[in-house]
Order: sequence, then structure tokens, then C-alpha cells
Amino acid sequence: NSEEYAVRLSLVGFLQVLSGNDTGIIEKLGWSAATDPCTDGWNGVTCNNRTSSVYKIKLEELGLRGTIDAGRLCQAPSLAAVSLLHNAIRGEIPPEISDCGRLTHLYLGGNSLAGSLPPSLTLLGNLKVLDVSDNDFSGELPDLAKISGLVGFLAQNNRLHGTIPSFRFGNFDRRRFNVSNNLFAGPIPPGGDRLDQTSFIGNPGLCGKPLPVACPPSPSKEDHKSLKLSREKAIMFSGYIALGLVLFLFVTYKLIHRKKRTKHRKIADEKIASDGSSGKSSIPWSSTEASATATSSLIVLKRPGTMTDLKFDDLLKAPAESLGRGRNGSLYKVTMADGTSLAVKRIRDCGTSAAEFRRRMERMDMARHPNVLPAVAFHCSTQEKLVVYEYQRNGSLLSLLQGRQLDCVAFDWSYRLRVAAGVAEGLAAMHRELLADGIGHGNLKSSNILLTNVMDPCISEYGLVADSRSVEKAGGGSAVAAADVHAFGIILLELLTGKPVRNEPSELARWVNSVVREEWTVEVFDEALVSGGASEGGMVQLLQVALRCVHPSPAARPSMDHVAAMVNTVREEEDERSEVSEP
Ligand SMILES: Nc1ncnc2c1ncn2[C@@H]1O[C@H](COP(=O)(O)OP(=O)(O)OP(=O)(O)O)[C@@H](O)[C@H]1O
Repeated sequence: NSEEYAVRLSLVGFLQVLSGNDTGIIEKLGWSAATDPCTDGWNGVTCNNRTSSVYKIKLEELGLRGTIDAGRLCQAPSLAAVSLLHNAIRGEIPPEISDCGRLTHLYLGGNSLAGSLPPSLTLLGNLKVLDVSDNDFSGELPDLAKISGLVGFLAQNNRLHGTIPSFRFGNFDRRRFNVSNNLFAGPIPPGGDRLDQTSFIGNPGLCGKPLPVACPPSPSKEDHKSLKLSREKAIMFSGYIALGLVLFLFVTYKLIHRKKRTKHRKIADEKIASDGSSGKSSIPWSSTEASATATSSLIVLKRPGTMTDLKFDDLLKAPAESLGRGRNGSLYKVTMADGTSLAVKRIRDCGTSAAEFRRRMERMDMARHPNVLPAVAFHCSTQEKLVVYEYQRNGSLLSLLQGRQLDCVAFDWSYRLRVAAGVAEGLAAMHRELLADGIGHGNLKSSNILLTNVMDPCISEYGLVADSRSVEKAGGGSAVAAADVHAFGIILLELLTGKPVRNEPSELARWVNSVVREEWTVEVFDEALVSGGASEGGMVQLLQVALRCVHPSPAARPSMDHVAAMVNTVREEEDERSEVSEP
């Protein structure tokens, strides 16, 4: 059909540019728009048998002397791996490379590529291995640490400079991280000492472990103090003083006015509580009761965003917008004076004492995991409990399921597995740490899976169902654990079927079970996954995990540790399936 023809034309165009219009090479490889890349033997091309689409292009050691036309290359919609190792390719990596959204492996080592690595590389969210070694690249590295699944980065023997981003070194194999023989400077980021010094040698300005060169101590406060204030600084400080004065007058004015407004606010608060409406509202979220309590009663656990301090009074004064009213209480987006956005949960009280609530919050703060959103601060009094989080602007898994797609991520099989594995890991880790204290999530659902700025899944509102009585009734945490496993199973079903659940999770489980019983298993899978080339075997495996999690008998459900291990196995097998053999 015409789409396939357009893809062939683009790929042939890509090869022409890559070879520098060398017709000899093009003929030798047998690429022609008149033939099919999958069935007519285009050399260097591998197709996905199920979808008959190109997923790997391997053109190594062919003496290619042209440039990379990423615009044309990325027309192949299922392209997962590209290897152009050991040619004489010139020019730069074009920014359009980010259009190859499914790319997992990109090997460009041993060419004559130059310029800096384009920042758009960081948009390749599925990338696992990037090899740019033995070229003539210069400039600073883009923040490749943003790509959470990156397990290989080879950049040795170039002229790259600047500092090394804070990679998740724990993910890298020794052989698969190498920035040696460049012009990098500054300290090796934390975790780099897990690797061998051969990964870093040959950078004259680089210091810290595993290199034998210690980093110089950073200048102390005393040194700073002794520095004379320059004229510009003096002007700047007098500016601050003036600003401080204006703020002081403003706050005094507000304080006088607040007294007058208190009465109106109480009425407005009661209105929120009674209608539960969501949407924009200039009505402050704080109750009179909360404003009247001591200003020191906000317990800050973590500094939010760029803020140096978070004060209860500032929180009360900041403009708030209602985001919704759920089972646990109401949620407000609060914008602080410096522009930092916070999400404040006002918990519907369930009889937990302030002391018990505080104990739970502090206990949870000790059990952090990258896939669990930590509370920034909390406030508890007998009348009111508030929990403050950082606002996550990329929305939730629910919004992805509802089709509010974000440009920066393809909601494809690989991403869905990443979400499933991240949530499973986070939940399992929290269970390990907190179930002994009877603290489970208690309200896990896709609207509580938020997406961080690098689109990693992050569980929010862990442990806010502070009904200790239900935990005791359930027998020391096992019922809350089984309920969380069930909820996780529903999330897996949502990922597999593409159908979001809002009110009745068991209905989705019942429907899936009935289809599976009739042996129409494939019918349950999201059409977008099937047409996107997701492997049926992998989807069936994940479905089996989901069905075990939603087993009607809580005692028959696996533990979260076991579930996380099963999900990881599916993810690893799928990675291997799509992974191209290492060149
Ligand atoms: N920290 C946050 N940053 C950005 N959005 C958030 C944050 N926390 C929650 N949200 C989003 O705000 C909306 C309202 O959240 P809320 O918690 O009130 O609803 P809910 O999850 O349906 O209810 P509940 O968790 O109380 O049962 C949801 O769409 C949720 O995804």
C-alpha cells in the first residue's frame, strides 16, 4: 500500500545520502523502492515477522561516506535498532533522530561524525544502548541521564567536554559505560565508583572515584565570607532589602485583611465540603481551624523544587485550585510565591489521632523509593490533616489511558512494561519496609500513578488511608497487602486492555476473566498494542500475572515481591526478544 511504499522510498533515500550516492553500494545491498524490504532480501535489514515491518538496520564496515538523514530514516515506524559501526560517515547527528521514538539501540561508533550530541537524543525514552565512540564529537553531553532505561553508553575517544551527567550507574555494565579519552572535567557523579577506572581515564579534568585523583574540596563558607562584596553585589543586596520592605508591608496588609475574610472563608470551605466540586477555584483550601493553629505546625520532610524553605503560613496564603475530591479527601494545586507548584491533600479524617498520623508520616518518609512520590511536608492537628507533595505536571497513568497522550512518550508496549515494572518495584519495596507497621497503600489506582518529568511512573498518596482500625481488623497488614496486590492487578489489566477503570475495578477483572474462559484471550488486549507489534506471548504472560493478582480470594494472591519478580521477568524477556544481538 501507499504508506509502505512511502517508507521504502524514505529508506532508499536514507541509504543514498548515507552512502554519498554510491550506486555500487546501493546495488550491492539490493535496496529498491520497487521491492519489499522484508521479503525481497534487502541486505542489512531485519523485519518483525508478525508485523512485516523493518525493526533493525545494520550497515557496518561498508565504507559509507555520506551523512545521516534521520528525517528519512525515522519514517520506518517500528525501527528499534540501527547500527552504522565502522564506516566513514560525516556530519552531525541530526536533531530529527528523536523522531525514531521506538529506537532502543543506536550504534554510531567508528565514524567521522562531529559537532555536539543533539539534546533531542534525550527524547528517545526507549533507548537502551547509545554508542558514539571513536568519532570527532565535541561540546557538552546532553542530559542522557534522563533516559531511565539506558544501560549502555559508549563515548570514548572523542573531544567531548563539560561535566558528566548523573547517570544511574547502577544500571550500567562495566563494559557498557565508557567516556574515556575525552576532555571531561569535574567530579564523577555519585555511583560512578561502581565502575572501573578504565571507563573514565584520559580526561585530564575529571576527578573522584574510581579514578585515583581526589577532587579538590569545594570552597568553604569562610572563604566566601572573606570575599569582598563587589559594587554590583552591593547594588543587588540593596535591591533585596527594598524588596523585603515591600513584602513586609504587603504581608502586614494581608494580615489585617485576613481577619476580615475569615468569616467568609469558613462559609466557602463548608461549601467545598458539601458539593465536592472540582475545577478552578480561588477559594483557599485551608480551613479557619488550620489557619488558627501555630504557624510552626508544618513538618517539612523535603525541600520542594527550588524553594529553600516552606512555611505553613506561606502555604495558607498561596493561591489554590481544586483538583478533585476523592475517597481520601480533597486535593488542591497550590502555587507558591516563587512559582513552585505543590499538590496539597486535605485528608478526610477517619479518627486517626494526630500523634498516630505523625508516626505514620515519619515512618513512611524513612522508606523512600524512586517510584514512590515522597511527601514534602505534612500538618496534623486534631481537626485537620494535610499532606504536601510536589505537583507533577505530566499527569497520571489514568490520563494516558484516557487518551490524553503526551508528545514525549509513546504509550506503547515497551513503555507500558516500564510503567508496570516501576510501579511493581515501588510497591514491593514499600511493602517490604512498611507492612510490618500495618502501612500499605490502601487506595492504589491509575489516578494515583503520576508521571515524573522523565515520564517514570511514581506512586502517590502511599499510606494515606490512615484507618489503622481496618488494618488491625485485617490482621497485621496482610489484608491491606492483598488489597494492594489486587489493585496492582487492576492496573496491569488497564495497561493490557487500554481500558481505564474509574469506579468499579472488579468489573474489568470480571470481563477479562470471562473472555479468557471463553478462550478468546487475544480479544482483551488493547488494539493499539496488537497493531503496534507487541508480542502476544509477552502480553499473555503479563495477563497471567494480572489474573493471579485479582484472584477473588485474598489469600491466594501472590506477595508484591513475587509479583514484581514476575513482571520483571516478562519485561526482561521482552527486552531480549526486541533486542538485537550485540554487534
Ligand atoms: N502530586 C500531584 N501532582 C499532580 N497531579 C496530581 C498529584 N496528585 C494527584 N494528582 C491528580 O489530581 C487529580 C485529583 O486527585 P485526587 O487524589 O483528589 O483524586 P483521586 O485519585 O481520584 O482520589 P483519591 O486518591 O482521594 O481516591 C487526579 O487526577 C490525580 O491524578
